[in-house]
Amino acid sequence: MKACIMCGGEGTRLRPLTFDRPKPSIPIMNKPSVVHLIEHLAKEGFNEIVITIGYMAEKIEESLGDGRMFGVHIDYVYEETKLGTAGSVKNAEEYLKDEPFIIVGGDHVMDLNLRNMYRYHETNDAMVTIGLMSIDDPREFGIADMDVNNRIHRFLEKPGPGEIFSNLASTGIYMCCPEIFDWIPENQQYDFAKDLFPALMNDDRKINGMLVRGHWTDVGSAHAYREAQRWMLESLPGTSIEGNFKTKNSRIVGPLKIGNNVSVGSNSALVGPIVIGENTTIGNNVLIGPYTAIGSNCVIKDNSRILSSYIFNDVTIGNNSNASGSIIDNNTVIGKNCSMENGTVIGPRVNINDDSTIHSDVKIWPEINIKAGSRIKETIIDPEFE
Ligand SMILES: CC(=O)N[C@H]1[C@@H](OP(=O)(O)O)O[C@H](CO)[C@@H](O)[C@@H]1O
Repeated sequence: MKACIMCGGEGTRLRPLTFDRPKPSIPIMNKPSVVHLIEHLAKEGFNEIVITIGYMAEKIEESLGDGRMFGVHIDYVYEETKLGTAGSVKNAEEYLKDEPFIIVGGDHVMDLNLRNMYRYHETNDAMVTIGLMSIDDPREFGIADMDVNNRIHRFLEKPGPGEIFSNLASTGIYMCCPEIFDWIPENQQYDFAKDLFPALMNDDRKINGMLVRGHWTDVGSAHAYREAQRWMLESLPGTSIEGNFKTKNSRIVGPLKIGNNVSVGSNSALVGPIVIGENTTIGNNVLIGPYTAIGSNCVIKDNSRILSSYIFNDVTIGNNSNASGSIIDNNTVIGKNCSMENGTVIGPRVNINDDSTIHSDVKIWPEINIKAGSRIKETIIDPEFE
């Protein structure tokens, strides 16, 4: 079965994490999130995949290659100018024109039964079947109203106040018949939700909805990213430790996934679910709390506490510092006695000098140097990176 993954976007809402990588390359449990997506598609039987790429395209090709290591075949289609969601898929028409196919966003993280959805689409005569989820607050989504036969009669993108006629949100997962290509103009900005669906409905073409259950999120914001990591960590099957793990009388409670060559000093506690990459060193009296992922080549020094945080690669955290509900990007160095409060997002190559506090929800752009003893209450943007 065929799938198309849209990976062209710039992911501006996820800055500073998208300066060095596109959104689908942000790590979840130390792997680019799009790798998890490909693994899921492969498991569901979608083994011919075409990916539309644009912003930092090479990073995506680097981690997926031709798909062989996931048991699938991947082709790439490059988007020169911004074509919108449907416009970018039109670009991939030559790979998709022979049979029904699924479209997903490159930032989707899910465990949904896509095979069922595909079957359902095949046995109905709709041009598109949209995966719908019941969501309490669907303002950030397209919303749909469907009848008892699953036909969608109304669709509204990002409803305003007083316009929320349904709590069925579009997941942006679309099962499509190749005939949709006849409706999408070439080399022109064109969108599924804003252009194609209204056009099809106006012409009385059938669009169906299918209610899906399970985990699904698009990693569109730091909040959604934390949520996606959390339930991926929750699904860790047990404890696996690769070779050369060293520890002295520390308390280790699973589930954990620990890479090669990790060491933990004495009197520390690791309370899962936790994932730690290779060559990471954890000092003495360190508490690493549940729902934490730490990448490779990190150093977490004595007496520090890391709780529900996502630390990428080559990060150093000094003595007696703590991070809670934080995201810290590659090559950032944090001094001693520092505190990263809940919801902070620290970009790559940042230096936070000793005795500093980064207050909750503050974001710090790449390569910023925070002076010792600072109290940072507002996001720091570097105009050079805009
Ligand atoms: C214009 C468009 O395609 N909007 C889609 C799309 O929204 P974004 O804000 O562009 O991610 O994905 C949503 C699901 O993630 C879906 O609900 C919505 O209809």
